[in-house]
Amino acid sequence: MAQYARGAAAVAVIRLRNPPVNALSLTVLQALEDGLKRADADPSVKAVTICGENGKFSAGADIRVFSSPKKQGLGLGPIISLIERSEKPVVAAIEGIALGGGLEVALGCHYRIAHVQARMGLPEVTIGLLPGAEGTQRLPRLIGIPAALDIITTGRHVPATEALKLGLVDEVVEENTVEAAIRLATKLIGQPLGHRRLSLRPVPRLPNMEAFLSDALMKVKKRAQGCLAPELCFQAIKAATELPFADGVRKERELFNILLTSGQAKALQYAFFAERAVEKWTTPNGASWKSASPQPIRKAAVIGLGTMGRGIVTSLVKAKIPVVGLEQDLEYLNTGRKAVMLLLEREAMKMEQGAQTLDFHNPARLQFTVDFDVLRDVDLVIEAVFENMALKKEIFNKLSRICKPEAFLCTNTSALNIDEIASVTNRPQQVIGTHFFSPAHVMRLLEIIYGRHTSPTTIATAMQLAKVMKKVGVVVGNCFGFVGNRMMFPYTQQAVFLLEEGSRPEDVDRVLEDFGFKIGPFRMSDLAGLDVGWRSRKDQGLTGPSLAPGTPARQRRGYRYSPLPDLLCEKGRFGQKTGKGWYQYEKAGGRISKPDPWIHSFLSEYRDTHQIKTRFIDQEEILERCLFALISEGFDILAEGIASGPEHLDVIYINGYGWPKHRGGPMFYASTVGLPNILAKLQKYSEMHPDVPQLRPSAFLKKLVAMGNPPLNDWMSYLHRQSNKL
Ligand SMILES: CCCCCC/C=C/CC(=O)SCCNC(=O)CCNC(=O)[C@H](O)C(C)(C)COP(=O)(O)OP(=O)(O)OC[C@H]1O[C@@H](n2cnc3c(N)ncnc32)[C@H](O)[C@@H]1OP(=O)(O)O
Repeated sequence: MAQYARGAAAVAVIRLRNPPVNALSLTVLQALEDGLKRADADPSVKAVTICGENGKFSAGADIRVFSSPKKQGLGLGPIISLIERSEKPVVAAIEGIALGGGLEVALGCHYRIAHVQARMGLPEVTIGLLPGAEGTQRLPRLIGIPAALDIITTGRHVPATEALKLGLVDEVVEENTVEAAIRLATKLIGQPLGHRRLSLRPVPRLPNMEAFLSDALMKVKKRAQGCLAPELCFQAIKAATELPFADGVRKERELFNILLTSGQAKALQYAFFAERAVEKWTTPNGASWKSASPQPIRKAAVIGLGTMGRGIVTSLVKAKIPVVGLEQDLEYLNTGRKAVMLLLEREAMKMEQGAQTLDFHNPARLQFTVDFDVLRDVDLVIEAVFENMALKKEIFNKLSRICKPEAFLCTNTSALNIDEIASVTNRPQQVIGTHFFSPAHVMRLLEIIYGRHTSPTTIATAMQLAKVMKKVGVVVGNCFGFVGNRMMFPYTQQAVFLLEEGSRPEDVDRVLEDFGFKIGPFRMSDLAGLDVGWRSRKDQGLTGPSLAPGTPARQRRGYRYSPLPDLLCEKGRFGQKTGKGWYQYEKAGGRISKPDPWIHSFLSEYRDTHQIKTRFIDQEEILERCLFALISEGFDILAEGIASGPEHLDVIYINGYGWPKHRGGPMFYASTVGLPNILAKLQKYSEMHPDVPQLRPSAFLKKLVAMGNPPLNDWMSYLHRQSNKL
């Protein structure tokens, strides 16, 4: 709702009220309209101030409304016109946030005052929409086309000081913003308002408008990677340069409706809520975010300053947590220290552009050592040495002797058993897996893996750490590869099998990149380094000296196996780092991949050697085999209780594995394809490849289909229900 009151003798104050972020629901809109009409009708009211309850102007439309049946009557535009037409001056008092429809309300006001800490933006593009309450037509008239294009097509939040420079607000204050707005409103009484009505202003012209727009469109499309909203935002802003205000608004509405009914908007809105849902973690034994309290982390340590450790140290420094970096000897320490300082200098430069500073030269904030004793007083350690169980156990045993009893011990691993690592410590309840993604100071995902003995406090502390580091923490159970890598395995396995059967790396990559992945599986493997998987397969006895003599080349433990990646490694083709992998690169360390004729002839020789019949494999089969195998593994993970809901898997894939956000994550995507369709395709591929267990549909998937293909939100409630159709 919105509260109507008197702020000063002649000023009415309309306060938007809908905790926690004053989202604009239909009720809020109705109350806003009522308040405006009341102020208009009252002759003793000479001016109006609009503000938000609890120091927040408004986060915009209540996103849930867009998927409700009542969405037809979304009439914010007419209310904003009502504000603008008012003969009494209306001043917006912006505190906290003014986003989306919230900022559009402020744009309808005649003046805008913001608190110095406020942030403004039109983030509709991030939930698959465009500003649909005349914002695409008013903002360019206020701040010009280039700035409006930037703000609307990126959805970024603009700090108050920048907003002032852009002309988005008239004044920035450090004091009580509502009082400042009431004072301004009082001063404005009786002043002419015509020039303050944005709909009546022309869009500022650029000397080279056409060239500017065509260049801007190219950039927007490139960034969008298949997402529709940025381009439609662009079209709406372009309309502002070509059409009178009212026609521009009609065009905006038309484009808004296209997006509103698109699957992409649904997927992006699902992703918005999924990211927030995973913060409310639970485990199968009843531990939960509700009852567990995080412990403060005043000082942390990172062991191992390789690629991962460097990124983790950088993230901790950025989060203002004092940190000690530890290496095994002075040579490694100096290399690691230099690399960390370089990363931090780059981060500091980026932050300076946003008027922020990063303090990392102070030894109280960042320290390097080879001495484990320095870790005596830290509250939390993140071990980030390479993936070797014996080494990790040795370190954890040492840590458990040196660190104070209440210190938490985290292992950065992508697959190893947390319980086995915890078993060598004197505090298994304080041991937890923290799987960072590379580069760790950039990637948002943090998989947080609890072991059999991990306490709820430890989980809550790791989740809090993720939040402080501005990462998305997702709590998952302990199994080989956890969630992300476990689901990735059948996906990359199918990709390699497709090569055996007739595809080329560039064919497979193209299909998955066209689907929206930032990078296909073979380009990804070249980037990460083929030697990483090779080492793991050797450890598992799948290849290398420990492989039993006489093992068939293309079979392991009775199932199909492809030795192709091992063969490439044996030839020194590790990917980008060696200049050759599934592709060729301009040099070792090069980044531009080119299809490699050597690989093509290597593949055909390989197929001849193993007498594999080649065939043309179409895009549909490439996509389905890779994605559906991954999805089926996801259903197994849910059934085993490794993750507490499909949102967890989706948030992991969007934030850690380059899954296109506008497709909502693998499990959401499965729900849009339809579980019966996925099941039927998996059954078909599984019949074609009986020696590939990863193509056999998950029992949970089968159960959900048998139970009538319920909506995604209900899946978990079917886990323990009996089905007599199976
Ligand atoms: C009937 C209306 C018709 C209007 C028609 C005109 C069309 C307008 C288009 C729009 O306005 S679309 C919406 C644009 N706004 C956004 O995209 C903002 C989204 N929110 C955020 O970015 C952040 O939540 C925040 C506002 C910056 C706050 O971040 P913070 O980290 O402090 O808290 P959160 O955990 O993210 O959020 C707290 C809580 O609030 C819920 N929430 C936030 N924003 C919205 C919203 N716009 N609609 C509904 N719910 C919202 C969020 O889900 C959290 O809820 P929880 O239950 O506590 O998890």
